[in-house]
This record gives sequence, C-alpha cells and structure tokens, in this order.
Amino acid sequence: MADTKMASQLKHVESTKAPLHALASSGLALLHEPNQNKGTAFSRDERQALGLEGLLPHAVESLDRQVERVLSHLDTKMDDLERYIYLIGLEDRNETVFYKTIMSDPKRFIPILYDPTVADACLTFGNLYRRARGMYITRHMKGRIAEVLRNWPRKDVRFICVSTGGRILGLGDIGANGMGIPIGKLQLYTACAAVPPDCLLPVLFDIGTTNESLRADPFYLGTREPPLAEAELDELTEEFITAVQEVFPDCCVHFEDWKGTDAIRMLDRYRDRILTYNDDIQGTASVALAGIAAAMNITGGKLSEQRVLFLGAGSAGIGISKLIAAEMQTKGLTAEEARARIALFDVNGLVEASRTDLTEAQKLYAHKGPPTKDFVKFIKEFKPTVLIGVSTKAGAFNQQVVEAMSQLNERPVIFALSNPTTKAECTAEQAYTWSKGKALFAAGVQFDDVEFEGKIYRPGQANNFYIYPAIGLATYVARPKRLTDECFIVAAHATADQVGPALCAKGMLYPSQDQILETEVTTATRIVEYMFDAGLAQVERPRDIRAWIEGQLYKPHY
Ligand SMILES: NC(=O)C1=CN([C@@H]2O[C@H](COP(=O)(O)OP(=O)(O)OC[C@H]3O[C@@H](n4cnc5c(N)ncnc54)[C@H](OP(=O)(O)O)[C@@H]3O)[C@@H](O)[C@H]2O)C=CC1
Ligand SMILES: CC(=O)C(=O)O
Ligand SMILES: [Mg+2]
Repeated sequence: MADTKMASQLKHVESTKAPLHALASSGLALLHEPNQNKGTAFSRDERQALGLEGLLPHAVESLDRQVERVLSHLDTKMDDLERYIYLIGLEDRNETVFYKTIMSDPKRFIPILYDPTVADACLTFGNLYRRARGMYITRHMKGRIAEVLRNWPRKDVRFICVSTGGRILGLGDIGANGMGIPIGKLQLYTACAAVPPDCLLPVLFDIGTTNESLRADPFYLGTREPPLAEAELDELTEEFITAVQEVFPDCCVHFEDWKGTDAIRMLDRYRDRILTYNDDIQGTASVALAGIAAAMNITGGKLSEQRVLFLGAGSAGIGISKLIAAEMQTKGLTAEEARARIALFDVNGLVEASRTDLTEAQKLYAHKGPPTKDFVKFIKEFKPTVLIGVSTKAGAFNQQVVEAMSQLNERPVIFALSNPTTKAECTAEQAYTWSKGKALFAAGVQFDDVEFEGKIYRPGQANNFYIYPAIGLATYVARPKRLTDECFIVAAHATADQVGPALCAKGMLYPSQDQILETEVTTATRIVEYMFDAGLAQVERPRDIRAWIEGQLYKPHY
C-alpha cells in the first residue's frame, strides 16, 4: 500500500525540482522550505501528492506570474531599504522566485541587495532582524566549533563567506550587524555567476566589537564584549578553519570585511594551506586592475608606465598595490622598479621609510622621499597617472586634488572606491566637473550618468562584484587546490577585455551590468582555463570549457 502510494506520488511530482524522495517535507512544512517551495506554482497533481490541497489558493500560477507579483510589490515600497527587507523575506519564502526576480534585472537589483543599500541594512541589522540565515560563531563555542558547524543542514558546502564585522564597507566596526555582508556577497555568487545557492554558507565570526554604542543597543544581536585580542582571535580562527576542513572538506573560505590588519594576516596565514581568498584584498585588486587595463585601452598607455597613488593603505590599498606591482613585473619591471611606481597615503600621511608605524605589508611600498601630509603637494611631485581612494574618507578627492591630477594628465584615472556612497572620495559629478570631462572615473558604487557641457559621462563601478562571483564559479566547477594571485590577474584581464570599443568610446571602464551573468561566465571560463593550465584544477579537463561551465549553472526555474 505504502509502495503504491509512493509510486503514484513519484508520478505526480515528476516536474518538481527535486525527486520526491529528496524532498524533506510535504504539506505545510514544504511551503516553509524556501529552496523547495513553489507556492502557487505547485500543480494540481503536486498539491494532491504532497498534501498541499487546501493549503494554497485555487489558482496555479507560472513562475513568471509570481515574479510579476513581486515586481508589483516592490513598486509600492518607499525606498531601497524597504525593497531589501521585502526581498530578504521573499528569499525566506521562495528561493526560486527570489533568484528569478534578481537575475531578471541584475542592474536594478544589485544596488538593492548589495552596495550601497546593504550598508543601511547592516547599520540597522538588529532592528531589521526577522529570521535566521547563515551561522554565527562566537568565542563561547571554542573547542566545539566543528560540532556547531554540523548543525548546518547541508553537507556539500562549497563556499563560506566569513566576516568578523570588524570593517564593514567604510562603516568601521559594526560587529554582528555585519552579517548583512556575507549574506549579500553570497547572494551575488548566484545572482551574478549562477553558483547554486544550496552550496553557500554565510558566517558571522562574532568576536565582539569595539563599537560601544552598538554594545549598548538593546536590539544588538552579537556578543556584547570588546573584540578578542589578536592571539585569541588567531587561535579561534585556527579552530574555525580546521573545523571547516573537517565538516565541509570541499569548502572555499572567502574572507570578507575583517579589520584590515586581521585580513592581511589571515590571508598570509592560510593562502598556501587551504582553498581560500580575501575579497577585499584580492577581489578588489583584480577589479581595480581591470579598470586600469580598460583605461589603458582608452588612453593607449601602458600599465607598466603608470604611476599609481593611493589614499588609504589598508587591506584594499595593499592588495591593489601588490597586484599592480605583480602585473608590472610581467611587463619587464623589477619588483623594486614596480613598487617605486606606487605610493600610498594613510591617516598619518605618506607611507615612507622613516615611519615607525608601518606594517610589514606597507613597508614594501614605503616611499623613499621625506615625510609629508600634504596630499596635493605630493601629487605634484610624484606625478601619478592613476589615483585610487580606499580610505573611507568622503570628499578627500576635493577640487584641488582633481585639478592637480588633471593638470598632470590628459586623461587622469580617478577611482573613488570607498563604500558606501557616503564614503566615496569624490562623486562622479565632482570628478567630471573638476577635471572638465577629462577624468576616467569609477567608484565603488554606481553613480548616475553626468552631463557636463552638453556631453554625457558614464561612471564605472569599480566594485569587486565583477570578480569574486566569477572566481566562485570557476572554483565551483574546477575545484582548484588553491586560489593564487594569478587567478585574480586573469580575472582582471578577462573583465577588461569585455569592455568593447562601444563602451570604451563612452569612457566606460567595466562591462555593462545588464549582462552580468554572461560577463562573469566569460571571466570564469578564462579563470578555469588558467586553473587547468597551471595544474590547479582537480577535475578532468573538459573539451569545451565554456559549455561544461554553462551546464553547471544554477537556473531559477521549477
Ligand atoms: N570598491 C570595492 O570593490 C571595494 C572598496 N573597498 C572600500 O575601501 C575602503 C577601505 O577598505 P580597506 O582597505 O579594506 O580598509 P582598511 O581599514 O584596511 O584601510 C583603510 C585605510 O584608509 C586609511 N585612512 C582612514 N582614514 C583616512 C583619512 N582620513 N585619510 C587618509 N587615509 C585614511 C587607513 O589609515 P590608518 O590605518 O592609518 O587608519 C587605512 O590605511 C572601504 O571604504 C571599503 O568599503 C574595499 C574593498 C572593495
Ligand atoms: C565592496 C567591498 O567589498 C567593500 O567595500 O568592502
Ligand atoms: Mg568587502
């Protein structure tokens, strides 16, 4: 009897995403499983077989009709934070409708789920909180982290995005409120590169926070303690990494938005030991290199001849410096010659050799000249062709700075990478106006087009989301042993190569976001080719890499 019933159920649910035996739930419980729920799209047969009769309204709808309803709901929302809250709720109810919606119009939805709206969502995370998503690891789990990770219901976790919340965008230390970032970063693995969502796990590594006002906030959801001291943090991270290896052996650990010095130390410690990368260091470096390479296609300049000045010498500044220097060395410069073409400023002025507060990573780029805090004067002396802001200091690229760059260069490359919008070193309008339309400009967020003296200028968005989802997709399919800096250099060139002549003519430095999936699959294909060539991939090389990747893409349908 039971067998006959099961056979008839199987017949009825042929069209469901997972075969019946794989469905964890039926009845009401199934409607509360976001990765299996089809809501009003369950067919009559499915409703009968799965105990759903009477639990849904009569109509049987298509996925497209469900998306239409979502879009109409979004139209009634007052602002993007409300849309963000609604979309996260949708993901909690029906993952397929969520991704179908996002992937139908990535250009519209990236700024809602991610930068800049995610900044507001993080700042108010404790107030907005509705439902658990991802995992929280605290110091109180010390000695039991592997056991805790086993509470995650899925076993084939392929990516963990982990943040301490110690430096969320340019917002500083916001502790457990930073969970919005691992969630948003991983959503873009799927939305931009079709990495299956089932294999993604956001983790907030709750080590405490320096943020006293948050610790006093009644709605704060993290541990209300100051952060762990460095040695304790290292010990807890070591246990976490070991536990991840044990519980999810095929998992890549993506570090995101840790305090700058912690970020650099962890990458140095783990990059040769496990499958890992730091997006703020390596992903950001790659997207900056892509933008510079695209700018060179416009100006006709050579990357090895550029002089690059940074405002900000933290994880992003050091990461970009390292990748640019590596790229310059492939063009024949020695390491010393390459580094001499790079200079960095931080809170204390020029990073130069007499300073006693420099980290080992900063010392490599210490300028030989005398100390100075005068940024504009230094621009005139150093004569940069490329200016990159990764300082979190809004407005630091003032009129004097932009004018100094424009006097030195026919087409100054100016990147205001600090996030979110309120932290950008200058706006697109300022860059184009003060440079009189000469600047090749990009920012961490997408600024609107600017009209200056009758001409329309299209700012680029130099954000690591052009890179890390493609790195994720390449890693998902090729299962490399390690992620090397070369993977990020390949990703940078693959991205720049997709800025065709039409986009170049408009001064655009990055591919259009309308076609982000196509772009990232192309980038991933190049990365995977490199992984096979370099002996990093651990699967058999297919004859047609692109087709093989396309066959593994997540598609939001029932
Ligand atoms: N567009 C993108 O894709 C990405 C953008 N970013 C953005 O870059 C910014 C920095 O990130 P990250 O490097 O990881 O952060 P870090 O905290 O590691 O580094 C920040 C750096 O900026 C310096 N700084 C702070 N205030 C000033 C100031 N007033 N003048 C000059 N320098 C200053 C700091 O100096 P000190 O250490 O002395 O305080 C430090 O060197 C953030 O806003 C982040 O959102 C980061 C990654 C990707
Ligand atoms: C984009 C990003 O990773 C950051 O601002 O930290
Ligand atoms: Mg980041």
